[in-house]
Amino acid sequence: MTKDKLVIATKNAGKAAEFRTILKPKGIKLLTLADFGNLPEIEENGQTFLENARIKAETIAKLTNLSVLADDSGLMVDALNGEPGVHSARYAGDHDDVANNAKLLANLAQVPDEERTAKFHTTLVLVSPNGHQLVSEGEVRGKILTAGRGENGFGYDPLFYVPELNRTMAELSATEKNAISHRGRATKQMMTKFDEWWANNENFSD
Ligand SMILES: O=P(O)(O)OP(=O)(O)OP(=O)(O)OC[C@H]1O[C@@H](n2cnc3c(O)ncnc32)[C@H](O)[C@@H]1O
Ligand SMILES: [Mg+2]
Repeated sequence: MTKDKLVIATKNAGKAAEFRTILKPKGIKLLTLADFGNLPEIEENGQTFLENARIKAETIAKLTNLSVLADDSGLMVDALNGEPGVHSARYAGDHDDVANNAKLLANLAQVPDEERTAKFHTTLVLVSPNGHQLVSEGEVRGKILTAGRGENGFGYDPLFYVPELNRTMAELSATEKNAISHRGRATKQMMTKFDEWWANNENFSD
């Protein structure tokens, strides 16, 4: 691998922006799928976050011959037995945040405040062109409100209340969200693993 160039295998502009902020101090040149012309649609048909992150990372590594970081993430609501989980992006059918949030609220309509606990989860997979892989995970716990609050972030952020900060994810600045989020935590863990790897190996791709 080139230590200085990394493809983030995402089409989600919100995720891409978060990775750019989190990884900025590393000084790595980041590319996303938007930087490549005609990549095929990737079918995320895994049963787990890990399977889906692997599918995305391996597919893009093969196509680009570059090192690739893929993120598969989602919202797991306790009262819904962990749903929408791996189906978070297309919970209401299409990849539509407004419709997904509306469906979530409808499914929780009868659920009292104290039972509206949930967590965000991220699994990250980093692959080098020759197939070396590192995996990391991150989570953050919170509660699902009965109406959205805040304009920042993306996806389910307006409905996800973080008790410690007394704000929703969408009411946090990018820096505040990254400091406590599933994605921020998973990325920090990944960078630690990567630095250990780098210290013990001449080259990620060797
Ligand atoms: O697969 P890529 O191209 O990376 O983009 P995606 O949006 O499809 O991403 P996922 O397949 O990982 O689906 C995760 C969904 O979970 C939700 N989600 C993940 N992280 C989130 C976050 O930080 N804030 C709010 N919602 C989030 C959101 O609805 C995402 O679309
Ligand atoms: Mg996806």
